[in-house]
Amino acid sequence: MPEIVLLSDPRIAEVAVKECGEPLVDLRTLEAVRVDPRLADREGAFAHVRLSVADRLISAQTALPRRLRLLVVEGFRPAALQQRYFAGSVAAHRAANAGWDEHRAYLEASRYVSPPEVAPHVSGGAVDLTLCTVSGAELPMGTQINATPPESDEACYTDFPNISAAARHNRHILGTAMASAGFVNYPTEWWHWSYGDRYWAFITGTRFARYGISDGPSST
Ligand SMILES: C[C@@H](N)C(=O)N[C@H](C)C(=O)O
Ligand SMILES: [Zn+2]
Repeated sequence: MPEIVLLSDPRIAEVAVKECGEPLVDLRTLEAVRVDPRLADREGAFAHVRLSVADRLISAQTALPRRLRLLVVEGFRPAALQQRYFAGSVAAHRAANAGWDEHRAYLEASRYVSPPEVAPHVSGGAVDLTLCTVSGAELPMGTQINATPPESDEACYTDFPNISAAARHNRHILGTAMASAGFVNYPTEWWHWSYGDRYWAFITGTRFARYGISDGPSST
């Protein structure tokens, strides 16, 4: 597998942000993209992404075979929720690994959830998504969306070799469509793609990230 740059890598936090001020848009208002309600919150924040991210999702959908649809599970995530996810993951790693110090637990947690200070979902630039058929059946992808590295024996890593041929093929279809629309993948999660955030800027060699922390849909 190629080198994995984690979101906890200090080089990600060093990327400067030039906030472009793009609004968040509700993906549920778009014909082209399907939104799954499993992580829905009362305000519908989960279904929002920045305008250029929505445009790029439409491009990615267009690049897919006609029988397939993108199925978005989570876009924007409030900063307080990101804090809770990350702190919970660090605590779980420390509880399961008595010898680990805070730094080791911080690094391992960042394989699954981003440190809040660089979090892609909090910027409105990230989406967690999978593929489904026109009639709504989800395709096999090798793990459930949001499976952690320990619970999936690292099969959640995008390039993990020991998954079925069908899952490998489906990951390839998803990856090709998303990359063609300008997204970058977090290599420990086949379902996580982003555009315009710090991680995207670092991976693409773009000098500035376009999106800093967003206050959420109610403020746009
Ligand atoms: C928690 C998981 N679904 C996720 O979103 N992970 C990425 C790395 C994140 O927190 O941005
Ligand atoms: Zn994600």
